[in-house]
Amino acid sequence: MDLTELFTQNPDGLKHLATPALLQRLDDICEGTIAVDARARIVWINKKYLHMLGYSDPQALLGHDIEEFIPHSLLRQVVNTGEPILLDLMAFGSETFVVSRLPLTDRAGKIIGAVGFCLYEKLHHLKPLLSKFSRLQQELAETRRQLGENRRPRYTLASYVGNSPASLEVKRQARRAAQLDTTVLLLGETGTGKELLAQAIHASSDRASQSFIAVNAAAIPESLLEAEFFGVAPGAYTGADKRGREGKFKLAHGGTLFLDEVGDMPLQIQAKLLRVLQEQEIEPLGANKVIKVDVRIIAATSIALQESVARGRFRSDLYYRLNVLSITLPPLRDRSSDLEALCDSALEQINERTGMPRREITQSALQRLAAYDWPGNVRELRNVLEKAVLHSDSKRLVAEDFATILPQATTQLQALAHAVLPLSQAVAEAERKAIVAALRAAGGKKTAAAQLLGISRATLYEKLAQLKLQD
Ligand SMILES: Nc1ncnc2c1ncn2[C@@H]1O[C@H](COP(=O)(O)OP(=O)(O)OP(=O)(O)O)[C@@H](O)[C@H]1O
Repeated sequence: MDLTELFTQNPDGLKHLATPALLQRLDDICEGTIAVDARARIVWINKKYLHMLGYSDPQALLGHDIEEFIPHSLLRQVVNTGEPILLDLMAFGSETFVVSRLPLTDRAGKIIGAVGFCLYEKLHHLKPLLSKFSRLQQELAETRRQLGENRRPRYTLASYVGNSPASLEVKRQARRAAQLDTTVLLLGETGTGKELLAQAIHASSDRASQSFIAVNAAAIPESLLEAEFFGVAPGAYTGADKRGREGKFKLAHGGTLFLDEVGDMPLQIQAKLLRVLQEQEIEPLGANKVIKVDVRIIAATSIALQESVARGRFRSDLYYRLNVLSITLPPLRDRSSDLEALCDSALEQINERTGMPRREITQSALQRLAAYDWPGNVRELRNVLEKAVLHSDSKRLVAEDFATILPQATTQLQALAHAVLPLSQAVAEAERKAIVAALRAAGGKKTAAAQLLGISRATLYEKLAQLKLQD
């Protein structure tokens, strides 16, 4: 009988003819076939699947819940909903399989189980897609790992170098702050190690295994600060932010949020921040709902907050909320006995980073450095040392190596000798001098320095980064 004859006599004949052929074919091409009953317990498994799962006797699996052996299986969902999942990708170890899942029904149409087929080897035309999928998954896992690493603090309390009485006191207070879960306020001029200490407190606290997230209120334009802090709900904006964005508070959930330059925060954001601190919840832009967050705040500022409060630039209620436990970091000029240890550790790091020979610092150089007043504190010291290393070939750095590098050491004659410079270099040098002078005049306070220079805080930050006055 040929097919035309079969269909003419019995239109349902195709089903009867095709079903066994289809099942036989599926069994041949499938890497694995598995069936479950109405309670998603394994009732049958073919040899290939058994082998893939590392078993030789099906009895070990039969009657057990499917998830005991295939944790991400969706067969229970198929049984519960009666809906097939015709095409899906399932990761299995380092391989990815194409999976089809079908419900099984009795004659009355009642769901009595489900069957799943895994296809891999025979699907040559899908191979490029599958390898791309596996590669993207690996990349995602690697990116997540790196992101986690970036959110881990780089510093511990041992990173805060210095054994002067002032430094020992800072470390004692930081150790105490790490044991308590309260808000901490770090006060000190620029470059005195506030961020380093914030990371070190986090790393020694019970939150150490969670994220440390830093936000610099002065470096972010006012219009973006709110989104940066509290996030944006999906669909709140069109364009780049259409999919929504997590705010720093959410990212720091369970961990620590470091609010750098908190004194530069606009009043409107101060009010919102105060609410978050009081309620421990945030409202992403456009979300119309609040999310609970558990975040420890470490705030830092290089400006005199009390003065800002008096001038009405900083909310007093927020100031009291932040100022639960404050630590004042001493400027470098007040702890010159730490200079040697700071130079040693910085030179060690320069050597590691650049691969250049390790330099030593001599007593004459230390005396020269101690005479300078370091408006940029340890950050400036590190930059000065790096320049000295680049300019000198000798193994030991002496006072003269700093003569042209330290601003005060530039005599008029030396200045004339250096007067003819390419214009871009001369402009950069003039900018650098103006900025260093402004920072010194403002006692290291960036907002005040920016005002003196007649530029915005954001521009000052850009220039500091360009001129490598900041790391
Ligand atoms: N006591 C210290 N020991 C070792 N390194 C230090 C110390 N203090 C600061 N540094 C280094 O100086 C640089 C500036 O430190 P940090 O960024 O923590 O300062 P900051 O007070 O937060 O500055 P800013 O107010 O400008 O943000 C960093 O490279 C940091 O590692």
